[in-house]
Amino acid sequence: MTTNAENGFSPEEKLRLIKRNLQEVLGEAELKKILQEKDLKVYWGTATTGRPHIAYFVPMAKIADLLRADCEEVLGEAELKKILLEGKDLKVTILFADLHAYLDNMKAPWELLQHRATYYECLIKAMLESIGVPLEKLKFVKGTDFQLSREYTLDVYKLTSLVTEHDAKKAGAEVVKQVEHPLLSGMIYPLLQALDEQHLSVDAQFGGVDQRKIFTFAEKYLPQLGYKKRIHLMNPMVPGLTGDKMSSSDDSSKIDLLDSEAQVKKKVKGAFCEEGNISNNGVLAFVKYVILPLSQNHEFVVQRSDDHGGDAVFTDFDALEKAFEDKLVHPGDLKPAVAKCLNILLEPVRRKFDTPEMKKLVSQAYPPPSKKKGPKGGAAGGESELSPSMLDLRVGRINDVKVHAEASALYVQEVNLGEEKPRTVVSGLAQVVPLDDLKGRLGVFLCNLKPRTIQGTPSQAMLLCAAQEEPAKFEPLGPPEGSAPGDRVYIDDYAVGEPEAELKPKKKIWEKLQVDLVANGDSIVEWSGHQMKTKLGPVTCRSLKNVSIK
Ligand SMILES: N[C@@H](Cc1ccc(O)cc1)C(=O)O
Repeated sequence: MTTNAENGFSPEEKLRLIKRNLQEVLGEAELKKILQEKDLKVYWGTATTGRPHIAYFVPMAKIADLLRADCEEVLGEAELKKILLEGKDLKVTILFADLHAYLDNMKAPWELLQHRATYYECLIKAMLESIGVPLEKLKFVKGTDFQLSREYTLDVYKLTSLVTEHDAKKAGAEVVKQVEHPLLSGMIYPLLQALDEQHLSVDAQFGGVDQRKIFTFAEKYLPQLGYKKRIHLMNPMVPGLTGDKMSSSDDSSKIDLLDSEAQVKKKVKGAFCEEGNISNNGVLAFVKYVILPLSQNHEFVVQRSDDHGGDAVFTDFDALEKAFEDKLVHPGDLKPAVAKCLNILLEPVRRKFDTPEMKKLVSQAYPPPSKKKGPKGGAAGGESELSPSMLDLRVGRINDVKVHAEASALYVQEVNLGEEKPRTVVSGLAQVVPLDDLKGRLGVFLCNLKPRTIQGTPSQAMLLCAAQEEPAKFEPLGPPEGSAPGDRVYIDDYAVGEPEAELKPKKKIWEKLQVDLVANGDSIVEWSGHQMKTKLGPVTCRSLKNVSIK
């Protein structure tokens, strides 16, 4: 086996490439051993659920590293053809986990599954091409292509007799959507992901650190079936352009891979990126995890006019980060530079999808809400008419609280909701929440209920509380620190469009949505497993866990 000059990496160099920018490696000793002997066989899986967005460039950049470390033996064309025909010996596999998309609370409904898998495949291939990864060096597999075989199925049953309910739940806790009435499918999900390692014949699985519990689960259980424990490579969770985990979909920040050049510019411009502040900075993170690793000449250029110091060229991230922290690089210069690189990456993807067939595929995989009526507002991505985006939820400051003159169970509050005038809000909390707990504090208010008159006093919004039944306990929801009156509160993945002007009482929209609102086991508020948040982070309650929201 020959290696060419460019790619003849030593095992140490391969290790460095494989590990760069990773947060954690489980099984490093084994990894080193394998690299001494052969190439690493590794896979990355993605569940074909919602529309992938630009954060997917982060694992893509890693896949490029893995391929480069794959030693790229010089193959004769005949040899290459043979390998391609047999579909084996390719070292890096991408799995489109369609079955997983279904098992995870039907994030992808059954009838859309095939379209979603095709959409992911086209999109991810376009991304890889855009970053210069030769597709013929990768193997692409769809979950249902091998997970329904007799052998695989038997392994699933065997695992169900080994794995405790506790371990299955724990493994999926950060990946599978957490809902009030968890389904069996969510427990099987980690079992299948573990078995994929065996049935894809890999040495290692790569994923974000959010997969860690599934990875350690696989390490524990595969040996119990007599299979080898695999190596696990983990990317950090990269902050999104609004400053939190990038799986979010605050519509103003999430950049779809098919967004126009102008949209990309605008969204990057609106990104959270304060001068001198390097923490949670999604713009800097994008340079670190995507732009620099992918740059041909290992350069990132911040173009500036001469009176702003002229162009600044960075070849390593630490130098850029330091310059930003020392305020030598201004967000006003950094953002356009990142938007420009991003648009270069996205241009080929947009072009590929700019055909009638591709447009059809997009609308089949993600049918617009009007075309498809869901049974109820449970499915992801606006597939049904009822959506939490209809709620006008906002942060409000309770300027003043009094007990209602005629009803001792009621408080009358004056609330600043970032509008010209404060609103009056009547709530039945007088006997359950001390007055001083409310005065001056920030809360989350539903602002588009039809105003009602309660005991002669008009109420113009509703304060949301976590509510425990036995013993009865109420805690007003708390927006993240640093919030201000008027800040928009939304449900993650549902921050699309404008809320309804007024919720028609007959339609019972709030009542129907409220059923799925809970404070979860970490006191974080969720609707059907999607966090309630503001641009600054999740909404929480002080201490109640696993209770409903009223
Ligand atoms: N759990 C992965 C998807 C996945 C599914 C199956 C696998 O074998 C690997 C990965 C995710 O969160 O997207």
